[in-house]
Amino acid sequence: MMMQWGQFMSHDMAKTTLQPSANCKTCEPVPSKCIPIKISEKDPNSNFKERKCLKISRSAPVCGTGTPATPRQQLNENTAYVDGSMIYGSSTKDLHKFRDGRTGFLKMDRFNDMMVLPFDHGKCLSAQQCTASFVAGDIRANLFLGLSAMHVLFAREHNRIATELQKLNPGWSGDRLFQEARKIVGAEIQGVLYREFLPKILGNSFAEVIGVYKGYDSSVDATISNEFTTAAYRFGHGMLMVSNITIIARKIDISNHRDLLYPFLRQFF
Ligand code: HEM
Ligand SMILES: [Ca+2]
Repeated sequence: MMMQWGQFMSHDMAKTTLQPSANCKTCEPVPSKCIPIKISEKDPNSNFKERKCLKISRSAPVCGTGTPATPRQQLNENTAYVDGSMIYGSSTKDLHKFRDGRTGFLKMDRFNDMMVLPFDHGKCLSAQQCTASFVAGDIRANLFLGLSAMHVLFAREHNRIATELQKLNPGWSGDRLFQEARKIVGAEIQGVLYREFLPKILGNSFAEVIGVYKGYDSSVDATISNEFTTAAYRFGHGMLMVSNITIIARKIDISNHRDLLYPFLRQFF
């Protein structure tokens, strides 16, 4: 669950614009696009025996950067604030994809009598050619089963809160209901992040690096640093368990694999 919350949070804070990895076919660097990492013949990792390099595609540059006078910078497609943007999207232009018309509710589909995120019908051309893929505020919602579960959980939570608020405030417009419910969901996410996740991750240093909340400080630069997304916060990849990696690598339907299902369920429930 620590891993899963960490990934969910990374998708609230950042989505660096990528360049297509198909551009990087060889172990030779391609200026501005590919920056392969050479693998030494002496590398003890047996997975690297047959490989000469790791093919790395560079993040897309922000226009006008990458000159001697202006160092290259990356673009964050998501809002860096912890505001639930992986649920609601990072732009008002996209909101109609997730919000149910002008109501206070998020769009959801019914599947096997359960409310789940809306399915992306573009990925389901026929019963034979169908990839179940959810529509969410962050496109990576389908990257991993546990992550999709977090998205479903919080979309349901939004609609639960909106239902309660509607009962208490029958006069509220759809806009008011939506924004008030969103504000509460954002606060819940911040609460879990700062009261539960970060104290566990930072241990004794929590008090020093985060400390007691003293109110909003508009002078703090809330943008995400390249060092944080590219390196520091990817520490979470080391939290993946073997059973997670097997599910991802083999694209397995775990309901038919008890050996994978039980470790998976133990982690999440
Ligand atoms: C099922 C688990 C996970 C999978 C399959 C996964 C996969 C990926 C992939 C494919 C990328 C893009 C790689 C690239 O740009 O080269 C990525 C980026 C990243 N991941 Fe994960 N990840 C997982 C869990 C986590 C966790 C637990 C954390 C942190 C606690 C994390 C933090 C990040 C960060 C910060 C980035 C860079 C995001 C950006 O700049 O857009 N990931 N991950
Ligand atoms: Ca955000």
